[in-house]
Amino acid sequence: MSNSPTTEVATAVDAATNPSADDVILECRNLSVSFEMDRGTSRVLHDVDIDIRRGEILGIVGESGSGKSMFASALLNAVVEPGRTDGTVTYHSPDDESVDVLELEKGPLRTLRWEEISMVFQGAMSSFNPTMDFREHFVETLEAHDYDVAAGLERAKELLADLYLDSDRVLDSYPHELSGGMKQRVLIALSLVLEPEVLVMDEPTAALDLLMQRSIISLLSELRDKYDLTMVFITHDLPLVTKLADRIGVLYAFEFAEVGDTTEMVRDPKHPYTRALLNATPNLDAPLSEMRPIAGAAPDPVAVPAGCPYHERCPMATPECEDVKPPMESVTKTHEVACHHWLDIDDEIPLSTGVER
Ligand SMILES: Nc1ncnc2c1ncn2[C@@H]1O[C@H](COP(=O)(O)OP(=O)(O)OP(=O)(O)O)[C@@H](O)[C@H]1O
Repeated sequence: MSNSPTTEVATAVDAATNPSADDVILECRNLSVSFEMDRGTSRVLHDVDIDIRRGEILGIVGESGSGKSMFASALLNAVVEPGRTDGTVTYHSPDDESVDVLELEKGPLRTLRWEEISMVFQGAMSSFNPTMDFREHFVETLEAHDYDVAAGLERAKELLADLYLDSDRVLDSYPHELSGGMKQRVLIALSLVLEPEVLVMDEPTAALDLLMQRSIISLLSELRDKYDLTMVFITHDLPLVTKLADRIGVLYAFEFAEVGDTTEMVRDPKHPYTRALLNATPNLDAPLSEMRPIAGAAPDPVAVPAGCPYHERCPMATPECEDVKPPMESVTKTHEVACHHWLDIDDEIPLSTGVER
């Protein structure tokens, strides 16, 4: 008997979600975040399964309020009280130790957060202390983690130079003396000074102009290659992330709607929401401001629709979509989608022509 499409899908999904352990650096299973509110339970991340591969740049895209920051916080067990994080996040260190990030006590968690998985939070640039020069910021971080300060400062200088900054001048400067783009680069250097394996960035370029955004994107790519880093880059700017990421995950209503290699996601997305995002983009080189809004509103985390969470906005929705939640299915070995109708999408929602892909 030949393989039924369902069997093929199941086999390919296994291959996509279970690569050999040494390829995977962070493994998320049923990762959920919820808040108890007066009007009910707010589920702001819902049963997310994803493997982050060693050395990759994973872009996470989604509209405002889709759960991107919650995903970043959950990865580092940093969800604020009274949020509740469930599921597992397993970190596989280079020396083959596995750590359950959500079970770590305060001390080891703090160590993991800077020394293994570092994070540049949204708006973190404003957290520089205005009364301290940047050298003091680096020294403070190195001392807090018992690192050799002299060696750490040498590494800081190298990182600043990698980011095309004049290291000595920058170390002697105060936050108000640098432009936004320069401060963002210092922040990236600071987050890498303790030699982490993974860098998680939440909207790191949102406050910068287009030229500076593009320049930081190409610097990040160079840093990944030089230091063998794994990066998670979170943004609502789909055109921007296509320039950087190896793989893109599209979050819709607090879970992944589609995950795949960037080329496949751009040339042949299979989820109606990803298609809507791409069709709303006049050109992948255009600034985000030129993107048209997508009709309809993002779901309320207290009342996510049953079935497919996108069905209320989806032009392809059928009664099945209202009742049955679509499972993640494999499109190729490097591309998965959660949609009942992905096989029909090429006819139903063609990609806009004229966009350079
Ligand atoms: N402390 C909190 N208590 C309750 N709900 C929260 C809290 N923080 C965030 N949320 C809710 O969680 C949901 C997901 O928020 P999140 O910040 O992850 O979205 P996002 O995709 O990062 O959006 P943006 O691009 O606007 O930053 C939103 O509905 C938000 O209102």
